[in-house]
Amino acid sequence: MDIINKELIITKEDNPIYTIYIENNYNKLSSVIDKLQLEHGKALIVTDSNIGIHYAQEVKSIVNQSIPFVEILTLEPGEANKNIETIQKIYHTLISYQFDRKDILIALGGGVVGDMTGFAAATYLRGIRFIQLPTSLLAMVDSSIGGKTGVDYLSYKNMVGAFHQPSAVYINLQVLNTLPEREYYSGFGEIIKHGLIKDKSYYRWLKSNSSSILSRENESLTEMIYRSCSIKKQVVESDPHENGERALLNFGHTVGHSIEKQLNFSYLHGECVSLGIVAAAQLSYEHGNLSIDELEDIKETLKQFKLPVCLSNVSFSSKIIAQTTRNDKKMEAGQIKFILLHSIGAAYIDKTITEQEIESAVQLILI
Ligand SMILES: NC(=O)c1ccc[n+]([C@@H]2O[C@H](COP(=O)([O-])OP(=O)(O)OC[C@H]3O[C@@H](n4cnc5c(N)ncnc54)[C@H](O)[C@@H]3O)[C@@H](O)[C@H]2O)c1
Ligand SMILES: O=C(O)C(=O)C[C@@H](O)[C@H](O)[C@H](O)COP(=O)(O)O
Ligand SMILES: [Zn+2]
Repeated sequence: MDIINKELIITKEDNPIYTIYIENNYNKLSSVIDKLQLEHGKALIVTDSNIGIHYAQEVKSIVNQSIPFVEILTLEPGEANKNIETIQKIYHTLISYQFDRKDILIALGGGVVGDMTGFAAATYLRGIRFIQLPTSLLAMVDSSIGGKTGVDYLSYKNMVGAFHQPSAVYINLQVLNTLPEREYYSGFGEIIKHGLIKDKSYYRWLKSNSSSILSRENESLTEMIYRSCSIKKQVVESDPHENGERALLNFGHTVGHSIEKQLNFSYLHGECVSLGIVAAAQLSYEHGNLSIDELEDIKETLKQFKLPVCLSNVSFSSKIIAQTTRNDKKMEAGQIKFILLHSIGAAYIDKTITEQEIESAVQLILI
């Protein structure tokens, strides 16, 4: 695939809302910020300590070419810090620097930093603008796009949040050089999900290019990120507030989020999505759509990309996982909305799956 244009424009009713830039450095960032016409505005770069140490100063000096006042707020890393207390720290910083509605937040980080910075931007002064500079693979292909922002609450995933679209998404592929292996693999939970729900040829392409992708070769990475972003773009444009089709992006998440909570976030988001995909694929097979060969193929592909397909020696039961799926956000009139596959590349919303059926599917992944 020859990718001539490495920009994707997210639209609403055919009007451009924001651009996703796929680059190999931050050289164009200043001109992207200039387009936002901040004039005498201020910028706060929100990052975490793992990322800030590598990139915060470089980003600050580039943003400074467009905006005279730029500060950095460095958060503790990890899902355990994705909570209201951290949002308060962001509010306090904004208040202390007297940020107003013309000013801007810049999320420099993975999905945790992006979701929280976006939520602070959605709520501070009833909404200010923000930019996403995703630094993890998962954030590049998924969390930086589409405007879902928020925090965990009482360890329930993303229980409090808002839809708030970024003003730009700027991906610099070079920052993946410092991303730890396990975090890199976690991104494939969402990437394989994209192929499974929408695009069989992309799924096949991922499988046949796994070695260059796993060794982070630039050409394969560029194509993969472009194709995943294109799938996410198409879904969020058609249904920005998850009234219908956007729910397909939740494939693997209903069980995945319950596992994430039960494991107290010791497994990464993409790893839990992988386990959730196995359970959802099993249910898709039992409901007569997905073939046994496809079910086995999905498990093999997840393993090929170093993701877990089962869990051993856990202290919780499949029953508790099935029960806690009811606390996620996918309920409608007391019935869970479960995402299943007709076949690889074709997902649908099923409202008939029972708690007992979920429990049995989860039982198969707890060994
Ligand atoms: N809003 C959405 O649509 C959406 C979609 C998918 C996931 N999410 C959320 O995203 C979060 C997961 O995101 P994640 O996987 O990016 O996790 P993360 O933000 O915790 O980042 C992963 C880890 O890698 C480190 N890191 C990130 N980039 C780095 C780099 N370039 N170099 C060195 N270290 C780096 C981080 O400090 C962190 O320790 C979850 O909270 C999930 O719920 C949101
Ligand atoms: O953008 C979406 O829509 C998604 O569902 C993407 C998911 O990968 C992401 O993890 C999302 O946060 C899960 O949905 P949620 O509504 O349960 O938070
Ligand atoms: Zn996800």
